[in-house]
Amino acid sequence: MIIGIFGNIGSGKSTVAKYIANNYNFSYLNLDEVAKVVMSNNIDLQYDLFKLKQDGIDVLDNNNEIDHEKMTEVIFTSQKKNKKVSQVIWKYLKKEVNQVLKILSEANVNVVVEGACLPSIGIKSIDVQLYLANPEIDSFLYSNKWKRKIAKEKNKTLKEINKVISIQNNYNLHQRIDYVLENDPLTMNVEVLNNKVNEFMKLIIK
Ligand SMILES: CC(C)(COP(=O)(O)OP(=O)(O)OC[C@H]1O[C@@H](n2cnc3c(N)ncnc32)[C@H](O)[C@@H]1O)[C@@H](O)C(=O)NCCC(=O)NCCS
Ligand SMILES: Nc1ncnc2c1ncn2[C@@H]1O[C@H](COP(=O)(O)OP(=O)(O)OP(=O)(O)O)[C@@H](O)[C@H]1O
Repeated sequence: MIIGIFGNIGSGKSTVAKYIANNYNFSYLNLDEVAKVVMSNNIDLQYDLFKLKQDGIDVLDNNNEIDHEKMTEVIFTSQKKNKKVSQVIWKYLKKEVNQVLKILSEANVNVVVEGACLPSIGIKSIDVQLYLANPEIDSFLYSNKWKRKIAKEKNKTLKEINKVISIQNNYNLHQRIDYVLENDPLTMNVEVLNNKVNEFMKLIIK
């Protein structure tokens, strides 16, 4: 079985996915981590990113390697530029994830895969897609208390966090959701969250 978890930055995806991996014998796959590997050694991806310079999007350094600072600036500030760069990266990310999932499923290994943009990457083999809803993060009506904590943890500004949330909200509109797990960190501690995960797992594992 493959469980996919998506939700905005800092919504609690890793917390939930690691709990499932550790308590239900699932392998854990984090799209941010896979993306790092894909971006670190792929000449075709580098060339595709180089071509984006024609559109005024520059994420490469003088050696045409990915420049983390430039990438952060593009991903966290502009919806339009984010989309162009993401589409290029996600093509390669999808290929890699599909390969890994194929090998694991052939070996009968259960997998929990998580990523903020998981549904947009288009991985068809996911059996159950869970949306992690975190009102402190998803909605702009709430206080900035939690977002400030996440910003600090990730060494980002509150402005960058807000921008990436609005970009991710756009990506995640109208995506397939099989189950919504609400995680409000100001009213629920991790133990309460884990109990909700147990309820979800009871439903999907027969
Ligand atoms: C923008 C980068 C340099 C920021 O790195 P950094 O270590 O500072 O932050 P981190 O990777 O933890 O990302 C922070 C949050 O932004 C999200 N995020 C990352 N890339 C994107 C993207 N293209 N679009 C929307 N959200 C994104 C992450 O999923 C996470 O929720 C890095 O995330 C990156 O290279 N992203 C491009 C690859 C990608 O699309 N990965 C996401 C797979 S879901
Ligand atoms: N219910 C909760 N109670 C207390 N802390 C929580 C709760 N849920 C998540 N957290 C904390 O919030 C932070 C963000 O959670 P986590 O890293 O799981 O989010 P994420 O969705 O994986 O983030 P990213 O998109 O950046 O990968 C972590 O410090 C985590 O321990």
